[in-house]
Amino acid sequence: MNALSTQGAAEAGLARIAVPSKGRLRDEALRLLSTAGYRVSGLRGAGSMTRAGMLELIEMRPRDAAAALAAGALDGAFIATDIGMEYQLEGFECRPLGYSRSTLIVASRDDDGRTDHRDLEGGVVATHMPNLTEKFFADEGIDVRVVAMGGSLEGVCAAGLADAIVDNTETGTSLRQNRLKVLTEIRDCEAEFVHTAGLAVLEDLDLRMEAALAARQARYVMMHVPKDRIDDLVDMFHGLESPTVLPLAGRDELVAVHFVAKNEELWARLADLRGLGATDIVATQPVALLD
Ligand SMILES: Nc1ncnc2c1ncn2[C@@H]1O[C@H](COP(=O)(O)OP(=O)(O)OP(=O)(O)O)[C@@H](O)[C@H]1O
Ligand SMILES: O=P(O)(O)OC[C@H]1O[C@H](OP(=O)(O)OP(=O)(O)O)[C@H](O)[C@@H]1O
Repeated sequence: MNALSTQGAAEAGLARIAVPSKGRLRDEALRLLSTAGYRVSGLRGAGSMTRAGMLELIEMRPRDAAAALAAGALDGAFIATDIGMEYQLEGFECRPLGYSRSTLIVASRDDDGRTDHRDLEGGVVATHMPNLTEKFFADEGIDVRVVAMGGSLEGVCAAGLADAIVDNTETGTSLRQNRLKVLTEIRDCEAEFVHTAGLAVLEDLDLRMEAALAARQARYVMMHVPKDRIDDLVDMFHGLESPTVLPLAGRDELVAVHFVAKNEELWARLADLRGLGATDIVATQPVALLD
């Protein structure tokens, strides 16, 4: 089998998937795969491989995974928006995963008098993501010199090594601590599962992850409600049209009602449910939810 080919795996009906070997993308990716019914306990750190159902899971740095996916050596990878941009994976299927949210920004020293990224004309920009940075400034028609750096970026402006950085920010703490200001936001980023189209195994994985992600926001709710208040209950929850209504042994005036609600909506309505006369309220988190 060609090393840069997924053909052998494909012939066996397998899909080759990269999972992060380290960093902030790793734990949630493994948790999601596990929730979706794949056994990930065989993963032992960078370079290890394990079979999970019809997936061949390979632990890699996310940016190496993106490069391998771009080269056709993988079928899918857990990466993030900025990594996908850096390795030009726009043509691949992409499922946003809703964690590791950050914003990719251009920042410079807060005392340099610049107010906008256009003020960087002729300047030097340091970044972990040289390709997307080159593309961003070229698209904006701004001539800058991009310097690729591997380590922490925040100190490079104060040290006079660059006029600005392109980096991710979440809370803004690193920017404040290093007396940097945001000149512009390039893109909101989050973890993503990026993959080739047309493989049944991957469509199944994608469907499972959709169900697992939707279930995290949902609660399966059971309660006893006076029979004559069911219409009020339906009005209380957005999109609740036909709850399951079950008789209760020996109770003519009460019924059991089961339905799925958004987690935050359930908590917001809890006092109203009590006001309605609901009792024996139980809420559980489903593992999967598909409309
Ligand atoms: N402070 C942050 N909060 C939330 N998400 C972030 C933050 N910083 C970066 N990210 C996102 O998490 C992704 C992975 O970050 P991580 O720190 O694990 O990798 P890295 O240090 O860039 O990787 P490597 O060390 O392999 O180069 C980034 O590509 C970005 O999308
Ligand atoms: O806005 P904040 O919440 O402060 O987060 C931003 C910091 O987080 C990331 O670094 P990371 O924590 O990955 O460390 P690194 O600098 O070693 O990459 C990013 O590169 C910033 O340095």
